[in-house]
Amino acid sequence: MKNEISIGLLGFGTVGSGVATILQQHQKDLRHKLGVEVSIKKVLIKNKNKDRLASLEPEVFTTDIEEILNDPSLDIIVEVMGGMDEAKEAIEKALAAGKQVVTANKDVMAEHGHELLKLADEKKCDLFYEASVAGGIPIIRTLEDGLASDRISSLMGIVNGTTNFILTKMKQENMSYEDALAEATALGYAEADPSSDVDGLDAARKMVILSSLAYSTEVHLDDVLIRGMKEIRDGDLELAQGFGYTMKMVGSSTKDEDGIEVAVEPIFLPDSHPLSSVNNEFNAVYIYGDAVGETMLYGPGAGSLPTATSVVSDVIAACRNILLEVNGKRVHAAQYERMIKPEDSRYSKYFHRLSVKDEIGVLSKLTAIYSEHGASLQSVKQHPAEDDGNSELVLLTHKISRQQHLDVIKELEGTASVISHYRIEGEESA
Ligand SMILES: NC(=O)C1=CN([C@@H]2O[C@H](COP(=O)(O)OP(=O)(O)OC[C@H]3O[C@@H](n4cnc5c(N)ncnc54)[C@H](OP(=O)(O)O)[C@@H]3O)[C@@H](O)[C@H]2O)C=CC1
Ligand SMILES: N[C@@H](CC=O)C(=O)O
Ligand code: NA
Repeated sequence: MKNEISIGLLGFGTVGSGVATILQQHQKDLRHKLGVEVSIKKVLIKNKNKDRLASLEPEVFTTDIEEILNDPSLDIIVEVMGGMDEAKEAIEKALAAGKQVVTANKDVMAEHGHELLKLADEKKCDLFYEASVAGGIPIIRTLEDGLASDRISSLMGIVNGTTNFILTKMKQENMSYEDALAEATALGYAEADPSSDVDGLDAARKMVILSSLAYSTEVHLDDVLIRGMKEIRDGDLELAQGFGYTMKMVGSSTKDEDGIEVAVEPIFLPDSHPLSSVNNEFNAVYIYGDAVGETMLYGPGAGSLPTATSVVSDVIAACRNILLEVNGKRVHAAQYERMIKPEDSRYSKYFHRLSVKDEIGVLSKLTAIYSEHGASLQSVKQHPAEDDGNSELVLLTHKISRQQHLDVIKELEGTASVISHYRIEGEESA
C-alpha cells in the first residue's frame, strides 16, 4: 500500500500555481481524506527567472519536460501548460508510461479527447479533465456521475468567463470593449491568445466536450456553429434590453430524433432566463434531462484558485483510484453514431436589425421577403430617419428554421443593409 502519491506538474502559471497553493493549504484535509501524503515533486516551467504566484522548493523546477515524463516515481501528471501539440504529446507519453493524467486543457480535449480517452482506456489509466470546462464548476462530474441515470436532451451554458465579463462590464459600467478585455486579461481569465475567447472558439471547444459527454456521441469542433463577439454592433445591447432580453455569449446544444445541434453565439435571452443574471467571469450550465427536468450549475468559470479546485479534485479522484487499484475503469466509448442536425430543422426566433432608405414602399418590400420565405413576423419597429435619410428597422420573427433565417438575411441585402442579427432564446410567449 502506497503511503505517498507524487505529482509532476506541467506548468506553473495561473492554474498551476493555484494547484500548488491548494495542495499546500489543504494538505491536512487531503491527508485525512486519502490517508496518504500528496506532494508536487517536479514542475515544468519555461522561464526560470519569472516571479511566481506560489512558492515551492527551487529544486522542483525544471525546463526539461522529459525529466518529468520519464520519472518513474511520479504517479500523476497534471498538465496545465496549455497549448496544443506539446501538451497533447505530453499527455500521450504520460499515459503510455502508465501514469494517471489530469488536464485543464480544453483545446486538446476538444480536438483529441476521443483518441486520448481511448488511449487512457487501453493503458488502464485515468484521464480527468474537469477544469477544461467551466473552471471551478463540477460540470463534467455532474454529467458523468450525478446525472448518469438520466438522458440529457439539452444543454445551455455561459462557458467563457472572458466574454461574459466583457459583456457585463459593457452593459453595467458602460466600459469599452477594449478596456473590458484588458481587465479580463489582467485578471488571468483570458486565454494566452484572447481571440479564441472573443471569437467563440474557446466556448465552442467546451461545448464539444460537454455535448460529447452529455449525448454519448462524438461531437467535433466542425459541428459547432460559431459566431463571436465581433458580430455585436453598437446599440445592440440596449436594443436587446428594450425588448426585455439580455445579450449573452451562449453555448447551446440539443439532441432529438433529427440529431444534435451545437452552437456558440451571442444571443438574446429573456431577462427572466436563469442565465441572464450570470454576470462577470461567472459561468453557468443549464441542463435539461428527460427525468430530472431542469438543473443549473453556477460558479466561477476561470481564475487561479477556482480552476485549481477542479484540478485538485481530479487529482484526489485519481489518488483514490490509485489506492484502490482501479484506475482506467470508466467507459468512454461513444454509445451513439454522430448525427448532426441540418439547418432546416433547427428552429428559433430571430432578431434582425436593418438600415433602410426611408422611402415609400420600403417596408412592404421587406415584409414581402419574409412572407416569400414563410417567415412570419412577431413585431416590426421603425426608428426615425437620420440625417442621411436612412432609418433603422428592428424585426422580431416568430419561430423559423435557421435555413429560413439565412435565406431571408441573404435576400434582404438587396433592399436593406443588415446591421446585426441574433437568435432569440425561448418560446413564443417569452
Ligand atoms: N486561466 C484560467 O482561468 C483557466 C485556464 N484553463 C486552462 O489551463 C491551462 C493553463 O492555463 P493558465 O494557467 O492560465 O496558463 P499560463 O499561461 O498562466 O501558464 C502556463 C504555464 O505553463 C508553462 N509552459 C507553457 N508552455 C511551456 C513549455 N513549452 N515549456 C515549459 N513550460 C511551459 C509556463 O511557463 P512560464 O511560467 O515559465 O512561462 C506557465 O508556467 C490552459 O490549457 C488553459 O486553457 C482552464 C480553465 C481556466
Ligand atoms: N479563457 C477562459 C478560461 C477558462 O476556461 C474563459 O474566459 O472562460
Ligand atoms: Na469544471
